[in-house]
Amino acid sequence: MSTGGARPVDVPPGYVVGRWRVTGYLGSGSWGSVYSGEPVAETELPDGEPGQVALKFLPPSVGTPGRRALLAGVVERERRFSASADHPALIRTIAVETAVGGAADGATVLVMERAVGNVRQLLDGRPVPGAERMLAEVCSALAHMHGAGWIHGDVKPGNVLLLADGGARLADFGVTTELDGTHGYVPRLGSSDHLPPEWWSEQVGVEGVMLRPTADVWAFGVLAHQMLTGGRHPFAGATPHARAMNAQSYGHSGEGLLIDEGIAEPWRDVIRDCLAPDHASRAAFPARVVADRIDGLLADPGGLPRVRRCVRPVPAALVAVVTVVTVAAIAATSFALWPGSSDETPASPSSARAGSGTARGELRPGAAVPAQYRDAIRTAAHACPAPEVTPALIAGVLKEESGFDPDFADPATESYGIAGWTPQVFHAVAPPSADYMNPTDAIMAAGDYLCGLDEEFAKEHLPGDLAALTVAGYDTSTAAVAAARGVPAKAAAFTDSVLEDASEYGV
Ligand SMILES: Nc1ncnc2c1ncn2[C@@H]1O[C@H](COP(=O)(O)OP(=O)(O)OP(=O)(O)O)[C@@H](O)[C@H]1O
Repeated sequence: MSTGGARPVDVPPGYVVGRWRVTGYLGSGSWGSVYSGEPVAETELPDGEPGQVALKFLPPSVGTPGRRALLAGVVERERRFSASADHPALIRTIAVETAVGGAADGATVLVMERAVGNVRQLLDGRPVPGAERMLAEVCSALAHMHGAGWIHGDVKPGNVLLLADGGARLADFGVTTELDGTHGYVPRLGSSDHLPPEWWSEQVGVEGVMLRPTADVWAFGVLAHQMLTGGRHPFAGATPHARAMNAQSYGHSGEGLLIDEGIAEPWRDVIRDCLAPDHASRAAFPARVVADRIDGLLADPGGLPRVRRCVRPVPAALVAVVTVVTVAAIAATSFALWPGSSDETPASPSSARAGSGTARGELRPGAAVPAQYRDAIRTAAHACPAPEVTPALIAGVLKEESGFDPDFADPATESYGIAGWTPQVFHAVAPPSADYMNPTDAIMAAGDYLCGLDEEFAKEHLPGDLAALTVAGYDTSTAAVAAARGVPAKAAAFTDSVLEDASEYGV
């Protein structure tokens, strides 16, 4: 995602790396920054090499030992797979260089063909024009990767790049791994919105979590649903975390998959098969089979899917709320679940998410947090992988919202219950059966909402303390924090009080 905040690698226009010169900034992801570039001397352009390139700078290993090891792994995988990627729908890497001098000294630089954007930028509520053809290209690239013994590991809209000629290219090989038999291992990285249900319960070993090609097929199914609906995810939930929980429950029960009725039937079938609830049933639909099916759909004019407009309406009263929530929801955020030990936890909260069960911010036994709410507070915090969303932080929010009063009601500000929920917002983010006056429901939804905000702000690399931004987002909105590029003035007092309470409540 293009971010306006701190860049993992900051280089000025004119910076030269290898045979290329930086001309502008394109955007940053979790690990690196991407710049536009051009050859220093055009006359030296070898045959078939583009004059306009993208330069992806991956920083030299910095930070804590845990973060250094993760980053080194990402860089190594990007380098290794980029060099061997060879398929028309895989982004072409022309060279891999090492930057010398300036702030980028030592960075690995992937010199790639330049795209004009990515699919995530096209998800505006309407089916992406040309989605079927792009999906055919992406699926064919995946089938090629699997055939060559690789798993992509991070298929999502932001990683489908768009070329000027309209072609789609699968990119970003930071989580790509080699198959060893039927599976490979990767660190716990990836977009929670695109991880299959079984991923969450896979054993984690020293090499990371087990990944199989069926995980890419699942992610492709989610991607197809998003592209054919303009962003809609096939599981309910206002945050990536909530949707991941619903996908996991679908993995157990086979229920909860919401394929949009606006998608034409043949594509609904393809998506349903890609989203088979477990690895074993999904294995019947390898990427090659799915790709051939899609080619068949595109080739047979009679069977050509007609993608209709999405039919599910958004209630007018929720439009404002949903707009805010959707910012956090559809920006397919990557996050990593880190092993719990504190020295493994990366230094920068904006680029690292901590494992659930983290000990920081637990409630002090003597803290003034009512005993009857402590379990719910802990459960809500531990369900969130973000290190900032601790039991103490949630308790601070409850204290400032209602003074821990489950019957709190302020019609003037439309705040109700222990977490001060505005009913419209609550119903947009919580499961249908949940009740904002029920303390457990209200606390769980508050934890989930904070979690989604934290994930979104981390992804945006907004400057400032992530916990403060998250609390400010809770008090105002994602849009208000993004517009202020920090804590908005109107949320400052609330934010300060919550953080003060949290430091008093937490160990
Ligand atoms: N070859 C390219 N040409 C043009 N833009 C590119 C190219 N590669 C990446 N970008 C853009 O640069 C930005 C950062 O990309 P990057 O792959 O580093 O992160 P991301 O995929 O957005 O996020 P994350 O790494 O967290 O998944 C994105 O906006 C992406 O579309």
